[in-house]
Amino acid sequence: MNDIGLIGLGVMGENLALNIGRNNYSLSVLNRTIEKTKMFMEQKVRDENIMPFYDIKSFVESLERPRKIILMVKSGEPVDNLIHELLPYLENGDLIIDGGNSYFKDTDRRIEELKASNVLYLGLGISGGEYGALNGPSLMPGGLLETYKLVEDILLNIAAKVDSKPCCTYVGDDGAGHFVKMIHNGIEYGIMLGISEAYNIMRKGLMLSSKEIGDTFKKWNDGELGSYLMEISYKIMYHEDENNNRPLVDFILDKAEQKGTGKWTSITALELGIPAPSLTAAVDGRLISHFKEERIKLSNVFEKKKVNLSLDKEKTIYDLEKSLLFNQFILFSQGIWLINEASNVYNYNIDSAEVLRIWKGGCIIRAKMINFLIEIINEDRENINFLNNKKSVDFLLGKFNSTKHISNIAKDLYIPALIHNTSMDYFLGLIEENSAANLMQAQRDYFGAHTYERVDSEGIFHTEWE
Ligand SMILES: NC(=O)C1=CN([C@@H]2O[C@H](COP(=O)(O)OP(=O)(O)OC[C@H]3O[C@@H](n4cnc5c(N)ncnc54)[C@H](OP(=O)(O)O)[C@@H]3O)[C@@H](O)[C@H]2O)C=CC1
Ligand SMILES: O=C(CO)[C@H](O)[C@H](O)COP(=O)(O)O
Repeated sequence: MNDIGLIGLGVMGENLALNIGRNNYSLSVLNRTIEKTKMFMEQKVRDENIMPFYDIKSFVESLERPRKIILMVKSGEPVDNLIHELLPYLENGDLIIDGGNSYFKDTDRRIEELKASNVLYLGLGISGGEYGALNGPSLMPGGLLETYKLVEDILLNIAAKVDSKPCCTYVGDDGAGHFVKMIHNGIEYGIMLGISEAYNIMRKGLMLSSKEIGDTFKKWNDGELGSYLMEISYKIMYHEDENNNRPLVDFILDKAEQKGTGKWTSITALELGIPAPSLTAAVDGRLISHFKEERIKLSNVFEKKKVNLSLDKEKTIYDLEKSLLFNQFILFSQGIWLINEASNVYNYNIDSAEVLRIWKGGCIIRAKMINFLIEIINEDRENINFLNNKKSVDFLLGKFNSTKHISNIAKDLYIPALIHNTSMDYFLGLIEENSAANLMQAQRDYFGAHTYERVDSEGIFHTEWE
């Protein structure tokens, strides 16, 4: 009998299976396409105690009770179909763990639906890509605490370690794990767009080569901006196309794809009524990039009046670094605010400092800045928006002029800086004592008798404006 089963031998599944095997657990594996299972066994499995199966019944029967089955398949319908296929063979107390990027509301629903069959369910957010899955990912499990306890030792063993602590923690009830993974991906989209905007300014404004941009990214990665995404960005800049020995990045079509987690983050922010414009801008940035044909047409229609830009290279690079720190800070603050709000609204009981701790290693958004963020959160555990803190405001103000400079350069170059501009406006919005929303309230009252409040007396008012 094997300790655990895993279904779905794609990029993540096969690496996670090897990781589990290398941690001395015995494992049964199954994949829809049989050929893939055979190739995995022949080409990847060495000394690990991994057994292949080709039908659900014998796969389930090979597992120690209570059975623990990890699904590592495409999110959405495939997960529901697999649960449906597994159910006839499962017994009271068996456990399904969904390790894919499932929508947290689907996880809430599945946990509820499976109660009728006494089958347990854990929504497990996993981050780290294929390297992380193999060598130690960041793990975000959510569901009943008792359910988590059944697999805690396996998860702690396979997770990445930072300061000898596993990057895995019980996140909270129901779909809390998948909620947190969704927010992780929203932040991921934002950091990626920010770095891409810096790249654009360096190549189009400073006329730097990919190698020079790589050198700059590498330098930043050694400093305050150190992060996994910065690290892979400099490595990408150095990577040459084997066909022509030129930077491969120059030959990659500029249309960004997405699988949906960033979009869900924005939708959720709107549903919760929490502002997260930078996270949404990151999705919009990808969407705009997708309209390549329109962009080509429009780029010839509008005259881009040349501004004589004589950029100070050193100063611009300095400002770019500061502006990326500004953006990254804002992105994390919007994500954590959403996590804190969801924790209250959905009763997930999430500890956001602990979430940040498990994002310190293994995951795609690991960044040096996270230690500082944890420090700020720990100053006031009741504060759901950590931007509302003197250290945060001081940090952002210290980078504001640099961000403004970068935003202006982008406009002079006629190139977008969506994340830079949005993050700056978000910050300006939050530090503005008297906003212009008084006019909007008056407009609403004018056309729809929606009423308004006054600054000089209590109560609800309406005016006959005509
Ligand atoms: N790639 C990444 O960096 C990360 C991915 N994830 C998430 O992990 C999950 C797996 O991703 P990844 O390994 O990259 O995906 P892949 O595309 O590499 O593999 C997809 C897997 O899902 C299986 N599958 C797809 N549709 C069905 C179906 N209808 N029934 C049964 N099996 C099906 C495939 O089987 P078959 O071989 O038969 O096609 C394959 O095993 C996804 O939810 C993804 O979002 C999470 C973190 C990081
Ligand atoms: O979860 C991930 C990383 O954390 C996956 O790589 C995911 O596919 C990334 O999202 P997208 O495909 O939308 O860029």
